[in-house]
Amino acid sequence: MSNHKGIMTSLSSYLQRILNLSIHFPLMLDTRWVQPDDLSIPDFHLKNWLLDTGSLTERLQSHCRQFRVQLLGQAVAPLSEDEQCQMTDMPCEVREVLLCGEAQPWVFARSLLPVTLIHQGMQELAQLGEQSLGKVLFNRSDCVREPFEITRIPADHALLQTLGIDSTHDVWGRRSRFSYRHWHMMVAEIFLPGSPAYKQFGGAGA
Ligand SMILES: C=C(O[C@@H]1C=C(C(=O)O)C=C[C@H]1O)C(=O)O
Repeated sequence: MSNHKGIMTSLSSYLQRILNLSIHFPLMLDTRWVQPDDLSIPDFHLKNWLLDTGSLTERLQSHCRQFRVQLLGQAVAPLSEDEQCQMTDMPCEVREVLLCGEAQPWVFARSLLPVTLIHQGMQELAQLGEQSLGKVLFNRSDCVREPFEITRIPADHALLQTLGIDSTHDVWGRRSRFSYRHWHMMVAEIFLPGSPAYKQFGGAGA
């Protein structure tokens, strides 16, 4: 009986996820970003994931057999005030994806890509689809990552609710800009509860 209930709960959260996802793009990311030293990160393992400057796509791939970039949407969309400031008021395409391991959403990523960069600098960004943005950025020696900011997101935050994800703990995220010629791209990544970044909570493949 309890197994039946468990299956129904998973099914309902799965359905909620696909239904919501097709409706909600962009999801936005209403949270406060700070310097890494301004928040105390609860354990070393999580800190290592948050501040790792290498490709997150590659690191996640090494923790699962089946990896997928699930595209939620990519289109010109309004930015928050803080994001506009970060992107020096350039019109941007917003790209939102879920990075999934073994069909479970591990990371929600929201990237801001200046429209003029897509049209004049890196045309391949227009056709990314479900290919990883990280693969493009890390394959180029002329893309330089700037320092991270981090964020702590309460377990009942609207982002998790919209994604249909129940969490027993707060989740963490990071963002950094990549500079390329005179452009900047912003990549923000939120580690979802099942992600291997949460070893102490039994995150996947931790
Ligand atoms: C920056 C990276 O790219 C990842 C892939 C993304 C995408 O395809 O949209 C978005 C953010 C990242 O999580 C990375 O792999 O480190």
